[in-house]
Amino acid sequence: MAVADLHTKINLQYSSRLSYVSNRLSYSRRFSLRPLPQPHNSRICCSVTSKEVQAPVTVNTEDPKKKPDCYGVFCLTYDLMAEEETKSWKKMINIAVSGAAGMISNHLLFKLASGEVFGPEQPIALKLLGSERSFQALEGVAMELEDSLFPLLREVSIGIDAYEVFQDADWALLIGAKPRGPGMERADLLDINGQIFAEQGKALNAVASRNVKVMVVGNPCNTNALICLKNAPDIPAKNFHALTRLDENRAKCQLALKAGVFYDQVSNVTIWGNHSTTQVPDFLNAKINGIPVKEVIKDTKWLEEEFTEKVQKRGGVLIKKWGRSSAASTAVSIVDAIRSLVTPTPHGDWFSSAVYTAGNPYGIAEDIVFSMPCRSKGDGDYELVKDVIFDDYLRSRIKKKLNCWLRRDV
Ligand SMILES: NC(=O)C1=CN([C@@H]2O[C@H](COP(=O)(O)OP(=O)(O)OC[C@H]3O[C@@H](n4cnc5c(N)ncnc54)[C@H](OP(=O)(O)O)[C@@H]3O)[C@@H](O)[C@H]2O)C=CC1
Ligand SMILES: O=C([O-])CC(=O)C(=O)O
Repeated sequence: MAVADLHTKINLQYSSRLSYVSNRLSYSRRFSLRPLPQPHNSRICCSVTSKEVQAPVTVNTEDPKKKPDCYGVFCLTYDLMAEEETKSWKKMINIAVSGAAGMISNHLLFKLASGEVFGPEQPIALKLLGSERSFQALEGVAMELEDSLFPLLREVSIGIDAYEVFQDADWALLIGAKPRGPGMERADLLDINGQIFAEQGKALNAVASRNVKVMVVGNPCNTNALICLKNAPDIPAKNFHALTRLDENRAKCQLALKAGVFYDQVSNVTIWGNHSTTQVPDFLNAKINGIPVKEVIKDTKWLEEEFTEKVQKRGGVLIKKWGRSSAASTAVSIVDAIRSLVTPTPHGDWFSSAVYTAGNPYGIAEDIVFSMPCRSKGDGDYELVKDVIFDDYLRSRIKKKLNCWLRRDV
């Protein structure tokens, strides 16, 4: 095919692609086309304003150092002000995701892009962090995001340098880390994974938004979150979370099963401590249909032994069955965890997140990352819940299992 024909073909592909996207968003625009440069063993990246289509430029994909900071169709830029249907949209937010080519991300990214996490009026930019080994896979992820035609997904960029990918991040979802296999404890991963979070903490400190919210998922996530925040002294320690929402969801499921109710009837479930087998799922404060769990489930032995152990060991049991660690339900719980921070907490309820303990009202040791009950006004921030009760059992479990030094009796 002659070069000129090839250029025309590429141009048409992009034109039709644009009009398809335009139809979905009711754009009405005219584009003037410029001649295209020589294609050369490359993928195409182009830039569009409301007035013109800039010549798609060729990007050599063979040299990993010459990576573009946007991917494919996401290199197109739009004049949002000109778009009728986007007038109610909020300012775009940047969401950085590490381990973006991994199992959890493969579920999560599509939920983020669909609008189910940040809402239908929140355009987003996804900034995907991978490594040399995963770069091809990362391109595959970006291609699938392109092909999904999500209206709210305005930009996708991929990269292997945290200092580039975390630039101006409003959210950093730190998933990239080795998962455990059968027979391992999460703590066994610390030697391999800890260093990742030291480096990423430094990168966030250098280039992310000063109010970036950080969700650490890679295990052992409490310790990794602490490592990360210690390496990011210019970002408020309060902004760092380690994911224990999956444990809360698992606890709700088990309580609902035992009580014979649908799980949306279960509320006020706290996971205390670490995302590990030492965690304490709190059935004392939990409620079913607004009634304390202990009044609904009278089988105290089940609550103290079977329920507690089931929640603590659920991840390991799943690995034995699946041969790999939970990914889909983890992605769902990341969605839940973020939504709990960006929407007001229902009156009287709370959610669990492992956060920095400085100034906690429970007497938990300071200067660790520990899962506790939180409430949010929906502004991305949270406060610790004060109206929780402790009995001897709960107090002793927190003391014994977590081996954490309480300043005073809780
Ligand atoms: N907190 C929680 O509730 C949960 C946490 N997890 C944890 O989340 C993390 C990610 O899990 P998942 O997405 O299933 O894992 P995957 O193996 O599917 O993906 C992990 C990604 O991490 C990156 N990575 C960095 N260092 C390593 C390494 N040494 N070995 C392997 N991969 C590495 C890789 O990406 P790249 O090459 O791009 O760097 C890889 O794509 C794990 O640590 C897992 O234990 C899982 C479930 C629940
Ligand atoms: O068990 C694992 O290693 C993965 C994980 O954290 C979980 O499923 O809770």
